[in-house]
Amino acid sequence: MTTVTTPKIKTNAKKRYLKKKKERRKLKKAPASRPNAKTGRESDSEDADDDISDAEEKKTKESQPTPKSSPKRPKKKRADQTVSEGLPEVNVDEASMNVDDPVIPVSVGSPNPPESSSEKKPKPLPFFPLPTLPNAPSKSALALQGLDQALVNAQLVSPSTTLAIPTGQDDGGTRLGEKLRKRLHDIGISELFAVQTALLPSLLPAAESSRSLYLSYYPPCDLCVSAPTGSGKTLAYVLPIIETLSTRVVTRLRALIVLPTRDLVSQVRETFEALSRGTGLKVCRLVVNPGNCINKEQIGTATGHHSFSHEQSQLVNLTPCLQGGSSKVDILICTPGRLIDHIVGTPNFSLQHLRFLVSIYEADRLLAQSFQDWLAQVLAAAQNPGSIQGREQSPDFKPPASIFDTKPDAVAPCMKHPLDIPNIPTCLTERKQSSCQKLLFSATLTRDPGKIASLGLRNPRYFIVQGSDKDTDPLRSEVLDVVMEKFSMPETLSEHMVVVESSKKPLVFFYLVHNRDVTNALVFTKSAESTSRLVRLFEFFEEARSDKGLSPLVVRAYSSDLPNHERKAILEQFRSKQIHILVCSDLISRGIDITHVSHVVSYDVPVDMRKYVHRVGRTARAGRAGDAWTLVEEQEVKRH
Ligand SMILES: Nc1ncnc2c1ncn2[C@@H]1O[C@H](COP(=O)(O)OP(=O)(O)OP(=O)(O)O)[C@@H](O)[C@H]1O
Repeated sequence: MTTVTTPKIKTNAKKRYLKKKKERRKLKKAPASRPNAKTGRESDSEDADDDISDAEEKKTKESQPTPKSSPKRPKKKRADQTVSEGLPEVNVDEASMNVDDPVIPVSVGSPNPPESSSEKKPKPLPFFPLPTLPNAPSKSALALQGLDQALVNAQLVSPSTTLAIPTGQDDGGTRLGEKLRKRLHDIGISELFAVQTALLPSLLPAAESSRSLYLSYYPPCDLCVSAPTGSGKTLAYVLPIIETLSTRVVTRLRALIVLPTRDLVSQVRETFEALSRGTGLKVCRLVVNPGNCINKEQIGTATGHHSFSHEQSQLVNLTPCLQGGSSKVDILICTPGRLIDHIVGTPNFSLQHLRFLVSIYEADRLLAQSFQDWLAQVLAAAQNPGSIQGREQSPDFKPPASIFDTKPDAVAPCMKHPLDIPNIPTCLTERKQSSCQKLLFSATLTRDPGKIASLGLRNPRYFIVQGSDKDTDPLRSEVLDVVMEKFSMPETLSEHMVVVESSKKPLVFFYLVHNRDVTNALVFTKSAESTSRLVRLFEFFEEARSDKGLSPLVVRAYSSDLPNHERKAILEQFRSKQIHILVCSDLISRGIDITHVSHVVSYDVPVDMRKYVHRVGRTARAGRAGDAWTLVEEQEVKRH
């Protein structure tokens, strides 16, 4: 019978054979040890060797694939003994070469005892195809994955788009009333910028019914707008709000503008003041300085400047508890923290009549700041309390108890339950939705799907004002730029970078100011401490110059260390050009609009691209030219 053994098995057999041979030689030399009477074995030591051989053999067998139909093997120990006793002294090589030798297959207990020549070949292992790497998707395809389809289909707007504002009866496509257009001309605005041209038709539909203050059955869609700094985003929401609200009869809180800083609140309030004058809004006292009637428009600001009780009395009638709440203002411009205070703690303060919720400018920053989960609280307060109770909210979210206290108003249909039993749903209540339209503006719009989802946008539409020369790109590169956070800069901005040794930064800055005419400048540092140090150093330099008869430049620090009134005064002096250089931290890097700023210097590099975009955006606004200088330390260059 021919058998086939694996080379490894042969080697083991060889080893055992050699061992036995050696022992036999020993026995020949020394007197033979008596075999065990009972077992017939030669000695204990031989037994031990046999055990080792068995263990080796067992290992070998385990490493071999055992076929399913493997026949029962003979008992190995006995077979081994038989083999070792009966083996002639032959050359090992001969034994291993002679496949006909019956000894070897028996001794190793071959795992595949062959039965016929056709079964000699081992069963082939199943074949699996080699793994291959799929082609990597392109960067753009990856960037667009999982995005809101509305963002992918964003409306692209060329920055060069403008629309003339006529003064006659014909609105020229602006959708603005005659009075408002006249008011715009009065303040020197004769055409709409790109972002305004794109947004006004969406926010002021031609059909009068779509401009209604209550659209519970056909609620308006929300808008997200990405446009460069200084491109006129403020007017893009101020104009439609004034135009829409000017039709209202009863004063209710209908527009809420949430801003990250007090300075921005003041700035936006001024824009509302300037444009709402003469539009027929009801006469009311403005909340700026207590007891001081500045104008007669109904615009409130809640920023924490005044005592809380003072703000409350300016915003609402505190008693008695009124159906639908109460409001002395139509438009509220505020910071998030103070807003939550009023939602929670001011009786009769209600958002159920809200028509516009604007989270402007720094939507990304506002969303980044938790502010007691302000957005969720505001959205909850603008909805029917019944619908909030029934809905699944995040486990951390607790709607303010006050919104359940406020009684719904018959003129806010989404709030009013026809049966006056809020917990019993009816088909009528299900269909009605809040009329609040959310408007989100930023130069650095977030692409974070989680953050966008947290806004609870309703059928959102995106507008992107960016790079007109890319219109023909099939990949919609403007959308990609937003998605991949490649922010667009104003076209009139010139950017410069100076690489310096850190010890020479003050000198280089001093050189720029006097040799590159860097005045009317905002200089950004990394901290309040760094701000005051640079100002002191600069004043020291200027003193030295004045000793030589040269008129010194006025440099001031603007930081969070200063009290509010001082900050306001400094900003006013800078606006009126009494201060030539304002050194500040990132406190005023966002949204502040000072027309004569011709230079922005990043004395310390900003920590991220968003900060850079907002910093340099303080110049080159509204089509004016501007320069941005960034001083980069040598080690910072290496790092990037
Ligand atoms: N249609 C217009 N015609 C002339 N000037 C305009 C027009 N629209 C806006 N401006 C002016 O452009 C400047 C910048 O406007 P705005 O502050 O709204 O920009 P922005 O896009 O909000 O900038 P940022 O993102 O930095 O806040 C302001 O001084 C504003 O008065």
